[in-house]
Amino acid sequence: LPLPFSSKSRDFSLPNSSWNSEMKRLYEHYNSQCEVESEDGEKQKGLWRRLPSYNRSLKYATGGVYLSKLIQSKARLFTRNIKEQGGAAFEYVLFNNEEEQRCVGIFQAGHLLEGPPGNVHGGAIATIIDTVTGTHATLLSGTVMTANLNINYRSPIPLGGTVHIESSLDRKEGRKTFLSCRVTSTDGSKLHTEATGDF
Ligand SMILES: CCCCC/C=C\C/C=C\C/C=C\C/C=C\CCCC(=O)SCCNC(=O)CCNC(=O)[C@H](O)C(C)(C)COP(=O)(O)OP(=O)(O)OC[C@H]1O[C@@H](n2cnc3c(N)ncnc32)[C@H](O)[C@@H]1OP(=O)(O)O
Repeated sequence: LPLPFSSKSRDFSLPNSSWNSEMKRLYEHYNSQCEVESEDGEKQKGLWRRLPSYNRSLKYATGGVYLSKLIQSKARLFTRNIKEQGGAAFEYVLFNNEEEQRCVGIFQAGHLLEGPPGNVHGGAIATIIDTVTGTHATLLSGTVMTANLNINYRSPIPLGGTVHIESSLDRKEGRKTFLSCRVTSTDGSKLHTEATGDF
């Protein structure tokens, strides 16, 4: 894994009391298929791997001469920048399936992410799609930047609700990685958002 994933800071992608039952159920669904360690310490490889998540991606990055020490010390990852617990904004956890080149996000949208009344803001949806696909592209190709993100909003996401986000590899072309992403209801029956990204 890239360096940022091995940090020892607080891991924000573990279950907390703000998670609703759907969030917990899906977490368990994927977590139960992750690597397990038996009592004699033997590791059994799982199909999925949970990706820890911290509030800084590069805690000790210098950021170049233009970044002041104050900014460096206060910088926070956009999706993990709320001090209080309680599911106010982005609650999410990512699981990666290396073999099938798929990455899944389970996302519970808190009350601070309102756009249209009662529904999630399109920018927040774009943010979580960028997070899932950007992380997936990083795992597939090393350090990358989002060059293009194309989003079709198909049906609103209710505020407070949980959705399933899936990123899959379309193709690699030289140093470019192309991914597709679908945001659906947790049972997969309702399509909320579709996206493609170039990284
Ligand atoms: C994404 C992961 C971030 C990395 C994180 C690291 C570790 C992970 C740790 C924790 C994870 C935590 C968070 C991750 C979650 C979210 C991250 C959010 C990701 C972002 O939110 S990131 C910010 C938004 N992002 C930018 O701020 C990019 C600004 N931009 C640039 O930095 C340049 O623009 C760049 C680098 C994109 C290209 O620069 P360049 O110098 O390589 O460009 P060049 O012209 O050589 O193009 C080379 C080939 O790309 C094609 N190409 C270029 N631009 C294109 C476009 N827009 N659409 C389609 N194709 C395009 C050309 O057509 C050509 O194609 P060809 O080779 O076939 O001709």
